[in-house]
Amino acid sequence: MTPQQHRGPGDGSSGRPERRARQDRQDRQDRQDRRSSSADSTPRDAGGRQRSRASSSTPRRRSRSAPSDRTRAADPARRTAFRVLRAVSADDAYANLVLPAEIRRAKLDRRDAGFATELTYGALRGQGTYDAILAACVDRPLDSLDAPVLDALRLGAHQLLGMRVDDHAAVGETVGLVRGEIGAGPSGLVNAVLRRVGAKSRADWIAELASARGTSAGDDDALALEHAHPSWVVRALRQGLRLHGRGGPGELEELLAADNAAPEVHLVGLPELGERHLPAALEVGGEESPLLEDAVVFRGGDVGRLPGVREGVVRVQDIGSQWIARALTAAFTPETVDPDVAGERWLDLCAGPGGKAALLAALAAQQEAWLLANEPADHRAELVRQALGAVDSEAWDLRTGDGRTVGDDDLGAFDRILLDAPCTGLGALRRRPEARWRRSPSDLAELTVLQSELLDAAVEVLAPGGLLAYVTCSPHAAETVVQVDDVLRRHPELQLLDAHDSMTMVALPEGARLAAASPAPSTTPDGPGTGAAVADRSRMVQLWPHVTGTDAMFFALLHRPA
Ligand SMILES: C[S@@+](CC[C@H](N)C(=O)[O-])C[C@H]1O[C@@H](n2cnc3c(N)ncnc32)[C@H](O)[C@@H]1O
Repeated sequence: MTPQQHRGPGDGSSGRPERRARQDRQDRQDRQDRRSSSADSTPRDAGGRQRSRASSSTPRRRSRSAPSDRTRAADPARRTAFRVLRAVSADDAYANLVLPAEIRRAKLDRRDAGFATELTYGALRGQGTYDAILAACVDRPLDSLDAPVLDALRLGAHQLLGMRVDDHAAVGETVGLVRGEIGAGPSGLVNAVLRRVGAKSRADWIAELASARGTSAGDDDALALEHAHPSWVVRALRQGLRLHGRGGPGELEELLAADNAAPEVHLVGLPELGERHLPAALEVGGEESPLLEDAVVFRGGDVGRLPGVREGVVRVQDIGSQWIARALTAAFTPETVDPDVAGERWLDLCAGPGGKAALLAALAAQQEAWLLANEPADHRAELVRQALGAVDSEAWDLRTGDGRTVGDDDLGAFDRILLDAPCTGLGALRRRPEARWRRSPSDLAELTVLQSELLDAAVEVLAPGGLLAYVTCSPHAAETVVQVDDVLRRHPELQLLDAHDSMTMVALPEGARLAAASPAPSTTPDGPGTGAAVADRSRMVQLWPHVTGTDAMFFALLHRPA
């Protein structure tokens, strides 16, 4: 079935007995759904929902219409997408966690699952742009609409403007969804609004809104509208590119487009444990990464069925993360005579959920080093324990505590420390479709304080001669280069090494070419930190989705001379 043909059951032409039977089926399904959704209510359940008591005990909002008015069952793929959007807006859930659970619950086949995924992710990513268009089509403020109605409108808008669903199906099926899931009451409004939305193409809508807002082509607000990013994020990305000598004509647009594309699945084979399973992935649609050894770009089907995945020795991990973890363990210092890491003590200060810790622990086991993984959140510490489970337990230990107090525990000094700091995640917008609309510049204030406190704590336990990798999954200046400038000011004994060298050392030829081919960076700080002494930005690595196909990870390598 093509998206154009993707229609739900019920075309309104059937006779009464069949309608009655369909209604009964729908009521049974509703009762079943209510039972199963109340059975799994936890503060943030396995599906990623954060359930407040209020939301789990409040009966699902239904329209004032009689049940007999709700004659049309939504098609299962659209219903799945709608439920994920509801979980995201009502329960603060993460779509990437809820969607697979909802797909399983609805028993969608592969094609319907694909449709539900495209619809869910597209509607969530495009939310800011779709809301602007919807606001122009509704005769009252958008936030005065019931939240489920607004979610349904977003789904309809994405089908009309972002997918190849024909207008008739997009409007009809969304109205059917509203009748089935909310009730007949708002179906007239949804029908009328979506007809207005569908009267123009996406490009025409954007041109009209841009001209009403007085934006000019290429400025941050125009790009924000066109590429569905908040304006402050566009500004931060523009500045991030410039700080690393990038941002020539069209590059910001490339980056914004990459943020809106589904990321490829990357696999890592843990050293000594998982590498031997990688050929099996290559046989079923995987390709060896040209950037890094033992990394596979997987375009096949179900990752969970690949050999080694269930055992945790082949793991899904962005190549950027793999690359940085390997680079830290291979990095030299100016005084290093012997590159042997045997006997070294490594620390992963912010380890949850354990992706990099698993690779570090396997490398530690292979090279006779030892890793302490630290994570303050209990449930995330448990994930770290599971991630490390496949690796010889002699090679690692787990601390559950605040990274800022690691120096209080008399744990001794560490030779290599990974500080993969909590951050805005603006470098991983591809993975979390709703994240860009949840974050706000005010988050930066809290996060940057935490980042600098964690940096100080890491410096405190860094051994003489040791290396500290400061890493974020964000290219925001305040979380990256400004943090490095500040820590170097607070700890003048530290040196900033060129992180490209260690990235190049562990890379395959194409990776080495990309790592070495960073454009000349701007030397003047742009924005925060202006006027202060700044570290050499050319020594800091910034990966980009549109360049390396990885998350936009930042990596600076600090060294305490012996
Ligand atoms: C970016 S994530 C780390 C990702 C991880 N390195 C991986 O590859 O899977 C940041 C982590 O820092 C943790 N964190 C938050 N506050 C912390 C603190 N005060 N001390 C240490 N870790 C903290 C968060 O719980 C989160 O798990």
